[in-house]
Amino acid sequence: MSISSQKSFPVTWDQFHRDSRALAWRLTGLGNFDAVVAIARGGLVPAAIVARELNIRTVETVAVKSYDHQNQGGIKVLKEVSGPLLELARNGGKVLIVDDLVDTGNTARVVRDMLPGAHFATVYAKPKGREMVDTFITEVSQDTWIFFPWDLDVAYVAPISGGTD
Ligand SMILES: O=P(O)(O)OC[C@H]1O[C@H](OP(=O)(O)OP(=O)(O)O)[C@H](O)[C@@H]1O
Ligand code: HPA
Ligand SMILES: [Mg+2]
Repeated sequence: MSISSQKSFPVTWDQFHRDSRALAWRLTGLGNFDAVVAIARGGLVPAAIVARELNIRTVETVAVKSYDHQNQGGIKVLKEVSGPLLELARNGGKVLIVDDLVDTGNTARVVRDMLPGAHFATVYAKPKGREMVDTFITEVSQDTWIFFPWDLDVAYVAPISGGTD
């Protein structure tokens, strides 16, 4: 997805908390997870909320960068999953991967390859990447850009009529 996205889907902190909790509820049917892996940076916030709700105390990170502002570049893995976490997964530990959203699915594909048996969950999903995710809460169209609360500020907006008063 690029800057040509036509629709915008701004998400408030309240809504994000609610949607992340809904994700946690949906995951409760899957039994206990031994660890959560957050895909930094966007996955850090939902991973913290899900870990709190599901009482998962082992929280790991993998850092993947795919976008500069709204422009997709090549995928860069900036920090790999730690050795002990890979060991846990190899020994049959139940691992949950959390990200804020899946768009093209490229990030999800790279992280799934690192942890093939893990459950992959996101709060939001776009159609192109949906098949890469095991559990998500809300789907938005491919031409929508989701604006997360940590990227937003309260600002003046012109009236719909276009006037200034
Ligand atoms: O499905 P994809 O097309 O790969 O896009 C989804 C990924 O893009 C965003 O991360 P980004 O690379 O912008 O880094 P960030 O999490 O640090 O914001 C988002 O947080 C997902 O991780
Ligand atoms: N919003 C924020 N970050 C993203 C998106 C989006 O719609 N797609 C890929 N990274
Ligand atoms: Mg990300």
